[in-house]
Amino acid sequence: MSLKENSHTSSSWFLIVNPNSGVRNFSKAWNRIQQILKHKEIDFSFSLTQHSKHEISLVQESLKRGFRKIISVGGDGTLHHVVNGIMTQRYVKTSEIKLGVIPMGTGNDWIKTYQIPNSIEKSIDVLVEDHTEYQDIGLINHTNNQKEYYINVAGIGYDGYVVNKLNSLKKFGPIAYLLSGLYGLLFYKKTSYQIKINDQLIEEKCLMVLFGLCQYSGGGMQMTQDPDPKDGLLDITIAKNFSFFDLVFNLPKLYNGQIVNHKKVINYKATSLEIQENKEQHSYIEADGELLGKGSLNVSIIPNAIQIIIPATQ
Ligand SMILES: Nc1ncnc2c1ncn2[C@@H]1O[C@H](COP(=O)(O)OP(=O)(O)OP(=O)(O)O)[C@@H](O)[C@H]1O
Repeated sequence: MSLKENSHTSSSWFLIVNPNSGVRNFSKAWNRIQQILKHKEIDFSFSLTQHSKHEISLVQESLKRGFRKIISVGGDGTLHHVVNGIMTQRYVKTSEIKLGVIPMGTGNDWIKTYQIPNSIEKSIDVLVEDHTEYQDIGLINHTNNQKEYYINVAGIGYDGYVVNKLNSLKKFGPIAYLLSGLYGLLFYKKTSYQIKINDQLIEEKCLMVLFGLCQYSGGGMQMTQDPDPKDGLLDITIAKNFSFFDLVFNLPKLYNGQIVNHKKVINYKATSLEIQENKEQHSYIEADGELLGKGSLNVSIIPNAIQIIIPATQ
């Protein structure tokens, strides 16, 4: 394991680095990060992941060793698994942990809500400033009682289908999100769900149901309505029976946020959500752009679960 140790103090940074994230030239980017950190005399240690979800055990180990400032170096998928490492460990209260990001992914959607710059140098400046705020974390309980935490946006239906397709298209860079979305438009079949939002029951044939905390997903789309990542509420978007043409003609609205006002879109704020699938059909579930599985689920929210390091001027 490539584990380099500098210090055990809680003020040191521990970097979880994904050498397989979307950045074009990983070695160059990683050398640059280390150079900047050394130049700024930052006390840091790091681990390179060796496989997907390795982030989880690496985070747990670093927390056990006393680190309290965890930096995710990669895209939204890396961040997702880092969050799962934080939320599932038992060494320290999660709200005492500071989480930062040096973006090196394809979509890098989570950073957009907070205007964290998509630049190695500038994102490190944000981390050095060390301004923190609390953020809520979502918890999905799905297939056979599996638990998965998420930090940005999750959903079931069309967006899960798109994420499934996305993995084979990421070699094309950020445009992969659009290509995958268009593929989904042609081939995805809508599903009917029983949706319980707080105590209200809705039965609906839907394109997708999204349950977000933050604003951007799918490579820059805005499908949650005025989300506040620290209000203790899920921002739920139900996209009803959208046709192929509805989607094509409303594509710009997906990116400028106006889609939430479309007559076939309903928005809710709630503390809990349950989705039961129509028995014959199973649709994909995604969280932070990671595929979780297929089937029914319930979602809850953990208010102010962690501290995130973001620019001070929000
Ligand atoms: N060493 C590794 N080898 C293969 N996959 C890895 C490794 N380390 C992490 N992963 C996985 O790679 C996947 C993609 O990483 P990530 O999402 O960070 O990059 P990305 O897809 O380019 O960015 P984004 O999600 O922002 O578009 C994640 O599921 C992550 O867990």
